[in-house]
Amino acid sequence: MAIGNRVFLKRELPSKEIVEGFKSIPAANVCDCMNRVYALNPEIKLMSSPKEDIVAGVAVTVKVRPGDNLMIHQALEMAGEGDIIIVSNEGDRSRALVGEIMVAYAQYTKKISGLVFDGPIRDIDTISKMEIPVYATGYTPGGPFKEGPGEVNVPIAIGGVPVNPGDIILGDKDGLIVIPKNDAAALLEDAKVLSASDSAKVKAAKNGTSNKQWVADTLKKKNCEIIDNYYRP
Ligand SMILES: O=C([O-])CC(=O)C(=O)O
Ligand SMILES: [Mg+2]
Repeated sequence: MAIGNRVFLKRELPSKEIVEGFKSIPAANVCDCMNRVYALNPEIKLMSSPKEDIVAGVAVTVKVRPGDNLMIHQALEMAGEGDIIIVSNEGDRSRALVGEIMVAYAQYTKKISGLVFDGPIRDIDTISKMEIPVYATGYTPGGPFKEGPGEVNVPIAIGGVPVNPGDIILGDKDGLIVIPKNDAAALLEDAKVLSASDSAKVKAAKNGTSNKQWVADTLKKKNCEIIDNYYRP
């Protein structure tokens, strides 16, 4: 049985226009349109220095044996421009999953759009200055094994969120969200509307025209007691 040790070469892909459409919308705005779920745990942080503020790409999913990068090497062979390799590592934090050699290969040889790791990386001095977006939980000199088993392009879990091959990964300095590919088209339209409304609220916050009536309304609805007195221990 090959479960746990197999590579699917094919993924169903979202349309390129939809992926492009997300590149102008902050991840927070899109996340709000998914009822504020589908954001990866903030332990997974931006480690490099991308030129663009927002990265969007299509998931090549990888499930590694904790601390082993054989299947990441395989995914690097399969991925290209527009793809984001996203790696589940069963919570291991003891070994770097990649370093500068692999990240340079991803950026320069394969032109991959991003790398996301549920675990540490190494050679951070170099990677922190590179343009390919790299997200990880931290760094350590401890290196990975290269033995397998593992899987490519199967459903994975990372940062508390499920990811299927072909889902859209959207990230910025805040972190990452996962956009289920079958919901992406409708979500993009909602996100454009929310993003415009968010920008209007920022403008109002700057020029003193914010409407905060909803705060009093919500407290009333929640039966919160408002006490015109001091708190006395
Ligand atoms: O040795 C490894 O597997 C990872 C590494 O440091 C590199 O890619 O530079
Ligand atoms: Mg290295």
